[in-house]
Amino acid sequence: MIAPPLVAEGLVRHYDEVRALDGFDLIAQPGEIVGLLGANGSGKTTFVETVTGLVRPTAGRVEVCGVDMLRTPRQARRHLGCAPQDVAMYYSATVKENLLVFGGLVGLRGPALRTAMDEVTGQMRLESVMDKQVGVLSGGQRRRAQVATALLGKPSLLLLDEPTAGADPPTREALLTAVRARAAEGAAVIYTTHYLPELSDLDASLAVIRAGKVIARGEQDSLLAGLMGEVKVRLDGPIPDRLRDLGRVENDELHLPSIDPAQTLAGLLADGLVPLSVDVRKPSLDDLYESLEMVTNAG
Ligand SMILES: Nc1ncnc2c1ncn2[C@@H]1O[C@H](COP(=O)(O)OP(=O)(O)OP(=O)(O)O)[C@@H](O)[C@H]1O
Repeated sequence: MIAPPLVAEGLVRHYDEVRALDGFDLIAQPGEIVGLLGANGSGKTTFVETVTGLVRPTAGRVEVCGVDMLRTPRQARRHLGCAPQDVAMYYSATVKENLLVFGGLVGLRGPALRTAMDEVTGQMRLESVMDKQVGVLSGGQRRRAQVATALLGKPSLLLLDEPTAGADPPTREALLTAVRARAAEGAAVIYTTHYLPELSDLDASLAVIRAGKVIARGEQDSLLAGLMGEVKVRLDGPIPDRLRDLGRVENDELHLPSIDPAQTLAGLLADGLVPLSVDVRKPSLDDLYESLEMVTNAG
């Protein structure tokens, strides 16, 4: 059996009183994009840094493609590529020089290195900045260059920590396309973001992090099932009291929470109501996030 690209089990890392990781478990399979979601300070970056071997946990284990990161970090790192949140490149060197260095670090030489560089340069649209020093690049260009270094060796595990923070739409699109392509080739991708629509675009599975733990894990559909969406209607005429009681009225619009918004709308029409405008919203990742926040705050 082939080992999963990532197995993290029972990771613990405390900083004084702060439990940055507090029993963190996560497995990622080949071809899977895992969206790591969590509020600021929930432990996402500490997790990524633990997987890359930068942070040593006080308990737990990390295996990358079956290789133990804590015991044999050099071997384990051969299987992973990482674009950390803070750009980690040589600022006084050009993009090309950085790619040469990072390619060398993952064992690429000669024609193989040139082919890999050409590929990531195209994917990340870096052609026009190859001979510029990293220090003079814009924030978005720098992030693209950083992701390019992570893609170079076609690692089985790709860790991208908020890769699209501050990215303009073309950069974002280039990034998402490259991530999809790598997953289609069989890599597992761990992708942290605060921008939830990206995870829908990527059809990522989700791991929701809170206080150093994964509190919800699975496919988007199964995590969203049973959550409330909403039907918003403006009616031609007064809003019946029985409907007001089922939802709320805002600016003369009726907002009805619903597990199945399309069915709720069909019911309103079948009752003979005449809408002037309609907005049907299925449950979204925002709703999931909100519901988990409410459950964990209550607990
Ligand atoms: N080196 C450190 N020393 C002390 N505390 C730390 C250190 N690294 C992280 N922490 C703390 O651990 C917690 C988790 O931080 P982490 O950066 O992993 O969160 P995050 O989920 O990545 O946040 P964000 O979304 O803001 O990037 C925070 O409370 C942070 O202040």
